[in-house]
Amino acid sequence: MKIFYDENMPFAEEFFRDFGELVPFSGRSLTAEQVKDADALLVRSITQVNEALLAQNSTISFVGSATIGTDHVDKEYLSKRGIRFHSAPGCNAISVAEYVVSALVVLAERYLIDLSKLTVGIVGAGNTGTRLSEKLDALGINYKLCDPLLAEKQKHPDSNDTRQYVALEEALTCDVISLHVPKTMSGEHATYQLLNKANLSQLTDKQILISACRGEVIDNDALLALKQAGHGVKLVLDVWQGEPNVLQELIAYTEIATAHIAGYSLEGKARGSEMLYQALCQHINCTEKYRLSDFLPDPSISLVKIKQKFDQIVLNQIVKMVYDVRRDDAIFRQQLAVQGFDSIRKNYPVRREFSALSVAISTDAYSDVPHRLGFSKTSN
Ligand SMILES: NC(=O)C1=CN([C@@H]2O[C@H](COP(=O)(O)OP(=O)(O)OC[C@H]3O[C@@H](n4cnc5c(N)ncnc54)[C@H](O)[C@@H]3O)[C@@H](O)[C@H]2O)C=CC1
Ligand SMILES: O=C(O)C(=O)[C@H](O)COP(=O)(O)O
Repeated sequence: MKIFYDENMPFAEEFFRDFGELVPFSGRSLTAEQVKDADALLVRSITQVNEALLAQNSTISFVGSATIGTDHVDKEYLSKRGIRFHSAPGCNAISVAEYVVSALVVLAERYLIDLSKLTVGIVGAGNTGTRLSEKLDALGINYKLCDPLLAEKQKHPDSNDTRQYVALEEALTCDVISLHVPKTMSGEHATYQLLNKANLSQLTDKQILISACRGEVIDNDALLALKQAGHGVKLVLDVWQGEPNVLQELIAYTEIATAHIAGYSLEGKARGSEMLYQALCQHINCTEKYRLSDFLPDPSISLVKIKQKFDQIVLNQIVKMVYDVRRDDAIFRQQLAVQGFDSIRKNYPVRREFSALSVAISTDAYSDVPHRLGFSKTSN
């Protein structure tokens, strides 16, 4: 079997080595000519998978995307051709939720915000929105969920979803707004420019707007015009309209700006590889031999002990010990013009999830917050 895989898929060689010939490719420049004899194609989000890419290929039976988002894949075309498609739902949802937590911790320190007094509007309550809500629960931070599609499904008599949903307008009044919707171009709840001149101009400088879903969900030109006119919403932007071509003037108006790396924990990216491995095993009816834990390296710091009462200062310390989003912000600001958007992403330094760090807590200062937030427990 000839498998083409994106060179940015961690552990692809390890997972797929028993399947036959493995051919790595660069995601943005893959051509129809290159993949004309592929049996399986494993991509990430920067490869457009469509008729133009696959029309010359008569051998392909499987396409996988090691990502949550699938807006780069023409699923209708694959289905018409009888090509099986798998993505990796939820693979890096924890990573994105931890990006948001790190951003909140950083901004809380910068503006002396008491996190427990905030309400977060989570727009899109799927895998990522839910992981974020669990972390906010752990931190005692209030939130409101906005997801009209889930709200509609909830009306079905078989639904066991008991969550409460609010309208977008209400979510947009929260202290923090965090966007976790897919990019959709049509339908009643299309997310293309869900945040536009009209609703962006209602936001105030007391609010924080976080976008780590898809750039096209916010009208970047409208946002820039508002910022230039002195509108103050605080911005945390991981994704940009028209990537890899970023509206560079907008960067100066952000609190935190990064190169679409919210989902780039090693675990998150590698879980995508593992999920495609499992799907391909099922597709060709073979037994799985490998698990992600076979390949993940030890983290650089594996254990900390908390000896004082757990509070926002200690939270700040342990979150930043694993992931300080200011590092990625600095790389983005300094390197975008030097190496470019794709290269920053390709050379992303290893980042681990909270679970890679075991947190011991002395008995007299015991708190369950770190473990509920995702840090591992230790028997020490
Ligand atoms: N920045 C990054 O590195 C990453 C970005 N993403 C993006 O985040 C998106 C969301 O990820 P997941 O939560 O895991 O996907 P998901 O598919 O589990 O959940 C998305 C939710 O959004 C809801 N939704 C759709 N249209 C909506 C609307 N108009 N208003 C409110 N809710 C709406 C859906 O009903 C669904 O519940 C992905 O589609 C992907 O584009 C995902 C991973 C990493
Ligand atoms: O999973 C998704 O959806 C994402 O947005 C990924 O983090 C995108 O990463 P690449 O596929 O562009 O490496």
